[in-house]
Amino acid sequence: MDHGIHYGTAAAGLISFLAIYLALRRRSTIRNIPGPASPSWFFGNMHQLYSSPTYGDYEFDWQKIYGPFYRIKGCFGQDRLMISDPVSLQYILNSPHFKFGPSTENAIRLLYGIDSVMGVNDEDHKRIRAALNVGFTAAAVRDYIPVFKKVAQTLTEQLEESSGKSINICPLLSLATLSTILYAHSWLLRSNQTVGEIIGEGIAVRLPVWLLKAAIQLPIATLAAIRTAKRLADEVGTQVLREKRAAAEQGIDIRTDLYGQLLDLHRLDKTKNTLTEAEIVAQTSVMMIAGQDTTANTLAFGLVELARAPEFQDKLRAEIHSTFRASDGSSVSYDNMPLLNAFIKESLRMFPAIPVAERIAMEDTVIPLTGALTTATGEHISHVPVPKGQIVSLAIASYQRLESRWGEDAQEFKPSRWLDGLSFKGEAVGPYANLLSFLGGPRMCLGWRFAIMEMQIFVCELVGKFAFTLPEADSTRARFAATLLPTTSDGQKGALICAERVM
Ligand code: HEM
Repeated sequence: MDHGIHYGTAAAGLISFLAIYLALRRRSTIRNIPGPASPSWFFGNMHQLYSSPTYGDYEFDWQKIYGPFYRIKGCFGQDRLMISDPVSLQYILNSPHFKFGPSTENAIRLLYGIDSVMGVNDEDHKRIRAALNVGFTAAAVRDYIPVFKKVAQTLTEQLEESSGKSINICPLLSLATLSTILYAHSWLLRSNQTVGEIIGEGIAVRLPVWLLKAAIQLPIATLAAIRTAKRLADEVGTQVLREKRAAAEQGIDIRTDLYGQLLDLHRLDKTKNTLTEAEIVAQTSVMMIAGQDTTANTLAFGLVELARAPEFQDKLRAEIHSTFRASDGSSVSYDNMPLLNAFIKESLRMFPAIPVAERIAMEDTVIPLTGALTTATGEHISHVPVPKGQIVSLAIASYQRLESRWGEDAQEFKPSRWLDGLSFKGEAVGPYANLLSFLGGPRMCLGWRFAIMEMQIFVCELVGKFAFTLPEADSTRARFAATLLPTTSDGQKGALICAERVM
């Protein structure tokens, strides 16, 4: 008898047994993490999460009950983890074991394309991101100041036309955040997550890529709007590049903006890690869409809050006037305006444009926690083993309302929290003010400095010149529709506000 074969079989059996045991253990740990009851096997808790009348109606209560790490149900009985624990979030954002989840991948594929910086992975991502970064360094962003100021002044002229009347500030801000053409199409996008889309997300996890690609061609209104937005962005990118190429051939310096710089680098040395012309065009939709409504909506929410807090608004206006008087025509140091920056940070904290982001574990892994949690079986754990394929939701909005981090008044819009020096507690996350609105890690928002500078200049222009009040029905609510949208009482995208010229 060959004992070698026996030992070999036994060892293989033992290894398989161990592998199955560990996989089951990982799954049962997830199942035993406490979380809210699921109202339906079909939708799980997804309706409550994505379609509540005001974003967070359920989520913020769940966080109070179950803490910063709990389990919810996705469609068809799937287990998902909702995570607002800063240590866990840091781990996931910086770990190579997590990638975009399936519904995020689909949205990126539809809206931005697989060749965009958001669509690519690993080395391609590093290369494209490094190339694009030229346009987003602190120095590069300072060069945009004249553009931001010019657009802000146009915004003033438009607001003046309806001085004293109740207006919807969203379209003006969206136009001002630089893309007139795309706005006209992107407002057609969802003003709320529909039942079909929620089921779609559940199904998408199980569909092959070729079928999803074919789905882009379906004649559905939302998809048609997305296709148009994407096509327009591609046309804009192609046109800009064509003009730059022609200018370069005539010996004109084209390095005055991001496209010119990227093209110039490619022309100088095609062998280096530069972007090809096709790759440059492929970035247009991300640049135009990712940076437009995110910034515009943060500002719209902020201005509504300012209208709700007249005293703070007066103080902010006084700071703007005195800073500009003191600057006497020389450049203003926006970062040295405490009330302005407290207001922007608080707007970003309370209204993160992407309130929840999805990731999927590519390998079995273990997520660390700040403290410990108690499972349904009474076990105390400080690390959560998760199996490959586990979907996790990065609960950005919940993180930004954690009482342990922001204080007992975390649910209130209160810019003064940034002035008393108490708001920074624990390990830093994100690139700005310990916030996760721009996320963190290798895929954090590329345009965060651009967005901050743009908001600083717009707020100085608008609040310096107008007093904002609320119309009789103060109806603005935050709802979820891929991003956090301000909506009016009838559920349409918009924020109603009155602006009266003060100087
Ligand atoms: C308040 C304004 C903004 C917010 C809150 C915001 C938020 C975000 C978030 C959360 C992500 C990561 C998404 C994910 O990984 O799931 C992201 C990515 C990105 N953002 Fe922003 N964004 C803003 C403005 C901008 C602007 C103005 C631009 C450019 C002009 C921009 C360009 C990008 C790009 C290119 C990425 C993809 C980065 C990558 O995948 O490496 N964003 N943004």
